[in-house]
This record gives sequence, structure tokens and C-alpha cells, in this order.
Amino acid sequence: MGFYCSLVYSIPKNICLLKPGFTLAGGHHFNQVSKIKARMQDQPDKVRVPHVLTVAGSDSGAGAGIQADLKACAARGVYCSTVITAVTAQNTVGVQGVNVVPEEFVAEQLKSVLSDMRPDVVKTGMLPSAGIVNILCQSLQEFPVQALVVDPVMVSTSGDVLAGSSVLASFRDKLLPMADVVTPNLKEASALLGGMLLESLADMRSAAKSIHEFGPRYVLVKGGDLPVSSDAVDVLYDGNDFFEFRASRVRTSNTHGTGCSLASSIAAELAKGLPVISAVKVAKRFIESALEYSKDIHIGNGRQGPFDHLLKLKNNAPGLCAAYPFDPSSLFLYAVTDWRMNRKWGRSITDAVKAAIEGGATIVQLREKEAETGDFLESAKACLEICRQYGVPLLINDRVDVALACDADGVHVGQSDMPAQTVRALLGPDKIIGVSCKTPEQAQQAWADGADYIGSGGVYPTNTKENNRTIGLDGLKTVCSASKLPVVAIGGIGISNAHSVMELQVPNLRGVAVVSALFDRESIVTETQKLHKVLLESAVKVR
Ligand SMILES: Nc1ncnc2c1ncn2[C@@H]1O[C@H](COP(=O)(O)OP(=O)(O)O)[C@@H](O)[C@H]1O
Ligand SMILES: Cc1ncc(COP(=O)(O)O)c(N)n1
Ligand SMILES: [Mg+2]
Repeated sequence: MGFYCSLVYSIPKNICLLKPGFTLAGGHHFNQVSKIKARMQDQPDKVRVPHVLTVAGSDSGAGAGIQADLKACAARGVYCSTVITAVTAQNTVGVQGVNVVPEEFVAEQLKSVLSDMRPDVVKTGMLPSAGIVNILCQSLQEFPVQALVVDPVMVSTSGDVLAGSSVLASFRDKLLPMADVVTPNLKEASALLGGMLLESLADMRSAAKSIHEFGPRYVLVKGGDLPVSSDAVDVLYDGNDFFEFRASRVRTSNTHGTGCSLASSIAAELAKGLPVISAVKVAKRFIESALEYSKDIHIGNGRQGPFDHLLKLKNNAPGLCAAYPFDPSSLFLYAVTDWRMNRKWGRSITDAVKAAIEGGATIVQLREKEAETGDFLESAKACLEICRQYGVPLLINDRVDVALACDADGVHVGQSDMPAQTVRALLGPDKIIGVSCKTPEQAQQAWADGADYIGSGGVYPTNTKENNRTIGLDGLKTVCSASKLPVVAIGGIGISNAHSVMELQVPNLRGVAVVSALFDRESIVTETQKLHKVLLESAVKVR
């Protein structure tokens, strides 16, 4: 991905948020570990959630400001509360209007959040007046937090003024001395230093050093706007050493809100307990990935578009977004592959899958118990391409890693495979998860674990699975009646008996899953077509 962090000088050993005597925003000292423990002792059964409070302006276009902060924190897995200092009418063209929130009301919001919710880290963005900066400093003195990250927002990238020069003195004299990290871009660093021209890495270093004299623990001068640089380089200074953070410069105009998002991500990582240098490193890598991911998305017609913090908007996002939301009717004719049969008939798995789909299969599962992982992945990728062309979901038997690696539509697991709950945690909310169940208890568990459907059988004896207990039509009926999830029947089902299965007319039974009846035959297309016909006829009769 091209990210690297080069340390211009060596990393001092004492930079760690967890060290005793950490300097607090507000000049307080305390031990972070003992504070977390103390809080947990109050309520030992509660889970501590890292929490960032952002004090910033709203961007109606939602690329920057409060909205960017919320998305960045969500993406980094951290809770984010918000104190709004101004409401801007803003889009990808520029800022059309600014409505500053009255100072007293900013104070009221600060008190509400700080007194009750005790955020770990405060991050500031647009602070449009000296009065608001002063109120924030007072609030932080009254309610100290573990770290303060100041993004000294002054001018939007579109060139519109968000905080005039009247705030500069308050920044320098009050807020920066309390800050743990301050993150000016080139223009902001220049403004803080009375207009000094910044055009090179050397200039950024000297600016970082000068800004450090205002009192923050760390200064990060961001080089997003550094002319003639092929990399996006930021310079961090801790009072002793310089650290350079480099990312390859993503060729995109979707960079609106990068500054806000970087500062929020740093705050989020600090809230999780990372030391400052690690937090900056992770945050910068996140921005680079999100920009790279969103480089071609198009929102708005202005010069600077927003990017996608959650990496969800782009189609076919690897591992993030199911191509098809689960439709239980896709269980109707469920084709399950078998490598031995394909070898016996001398066919590739892709030919087998294509033939089954052309014959009418409505969902496909790759069940390649013996395959080497690399081969399985390659086959899965090739089959997925075919399935996507036909709009048929592709599931992977058992192998969550393979499903993730090829971005399959889901996974089918048995009772002795990875628990469905864990599969769900790994695959996320969108993917399809099926579980093999022989009993009502197992069906209940599958539902509780977040599965989408269950496969129930063996209905009839079968050769494709050794030592598999046959539950018969009665067993299937019992499971279907107890199940809260749609059911597909499996085990020894084919053209001759599919009708008897579907005729059961039990609730939740949505289709049949077949292996040999399709794949251990001379013509997969013909057999699938025949089975499809039988199923359709049963469906018509049952209705
Ligand atoms: N095109 C880009 N590719 C990769 N990183 C970028 C790009 N533009 C900005 N960044 C990074 O995004 C972060 C925000 O930087 P910058 O754009 O300078 O701040 P601001 O948004 O406050 O003007 C920095 O880490 C910077 O290096
Ligand atoms: C409310 C608000 N806050 C901050 C920024 C700066 O963001 P950027 O410099 O990335 O345009 C902005 N445009 N709007
Ligand atoms: Mg920018």
C-alpha cells in the first residue's frame, strides 16, 4: 500500500500514553492505567468503550467537520460524542454560510458531555471565536481528559475562512499549551507563525519546532498540500526528535475532510491507549487506505469530494458488502459441488458450477474438503466470477478464510466447524451464513448465533458424507417446524424423491440441496433442469 514511517531520528523510549505521570490536557498529571482501573472498579461488570469527544463545526456536505469525525471514529471502532461550535452550509464547491453557535450553548454542550460521559480524549476542529476557545479551555480544566488533540482549523481547503485571525492568539496562548497533539496543515502552521512561508520538508520541520514552543507535547505538520511532493509526508516533532510519516499520494480529488479525519483517528487511537507515535502511524495509514479506496467515487460536482470512511460505498468492496442480500427463495435448488465427482467425470469445478447454474441452480456452495488452500481459493475466485455473471450467490463450505479472501457471498458450516456466531463476527452483518442442523436445539442455536438459513438432513442415506445419521422425512419435519430460519433439505435427494420432500408442506422448508443428483451425472445441465422442473411442479401442487 506504500505506507511507511521513517524515523528521521531514533524514537525516544519514554513516549507511551500508559506511562505513569502522563501529562494531562489542563496540566494535570495522572496514571492512565490506574484511572481506567478505578473506573472499572466502580462498575466491574461493564465494558469500557474508548470515547472521543469532538468539539467542531458541522459540515452539511458531511465530508469534513463533525460528520467526518463521527465517521472516522466509527471506522476506528471508537465511540464519538459531539459538541457543535458552528453550523456550516457547505458542499463540494465550498462554504456558502457559517452560523456560529452562541458561546453559552457551546459551554452547555461541553458540560453535558464532559460531566456525565467522561470521554478519554477530546479532539477539536473548527473553533470559530476566541470566546469559544476560552470556554473550551475552562471546561477542560474543570473536567480533565487523558489527551487533547487540536486540529487548528482556520481555512477550509476550498479557501473559505472558518476561524478568523482573532482566534490565533487564544490558540497560541491558551489551547496549544494544553494540547498533547496539534495537527496544523501548511496554511495553519504558517498562520500560527505569523505568515511564515512553508514550501519544503525543511520548512515543515522548522515550523513544527517553532509551534512546539507554544507548549503542545507533539506537533504534527501535515504535508497534504506540499507542492511538488509525490508522497504525502507529515512531520511530527516531540520537542527532541523529528519523525516523518510518509504515504504514497493518492491521485484523487476526494480529499475533503482528510485533516479532520486524521485528527479524529489519532484521537481514536489515543483513546484505545496507543502511544502518540503509533496513533499517528495507524491514523495516517487509515486515511491513505480510505483515500485509495474512494479515489474514484463521485459525490458532488465541486473540486473536492468527500471520501468514504467506512469503505462501503464502492461496489464489490472486498469483504465488506454482500453482492446479494440473502433471499430465502434462493434455497430452492441448491447445488453443492464435490471434487471427487468432478474428477471422475473429468470436469473443472468452474464448468460444473456453470452447468448447474445454466440448468437452474439458484445458489451454489463449493464443498472442496480435500483441496489445497491455494487451489481452493483460485477455484473459488473463478466460480465467483461465474456466479456474479448469473446473479447467483456463492457460498463456501467450512472455510471462512477462503470466503473472506475471495469475497464470496457467505459460508456454510457444520456442527463441528467454527461456531456460526464466530463466523458472523468474522464475516460481518451482510454475508450469508448457513448451518447444518439435525435437531430443533441445533436450529434454535443457529438462529441465536445469527445464521441466515439451516440445512437439515440427511433426509435419505447418502454416500457423499461418511457416518452421517439419516433423520428421514420425520426428522426434517420436526426441525422445520421448530426452526425460526428458512430450511433447505439435504441428503440423498434427487429427481426421484424431491417431490416427496417438498410435499411435506412443512413451514420454513424452502428447497433442496443436492450433490450427486447433479454432479455425479453425465450432463449436469440436463439433470439440473429435470430437478428444477420437479421442484416447480411440487411448488405448484403445494400452493
Ligand atoms: N492525496 C493524498 N494521498 C494520501 N494522503 C493524503 C493526500 N492528501 C492529504 N493526505 C494526508 O491526509 C492528512 C491530512 O492532510 P492535509 O490535507 O494536509 O490536511 P487538511 O485537510 O487539514 O488540509 C495528512 O496525513 C496528509 O498527508
Ligand atoms: C465544519 C468544517 N470543519 C473543518 C473543515 C476543514 O476540512 P478540510 O480542510 O479538509 O476542508 C471544514 N471544511 N468544515
Ligand atoms: Mg486537505
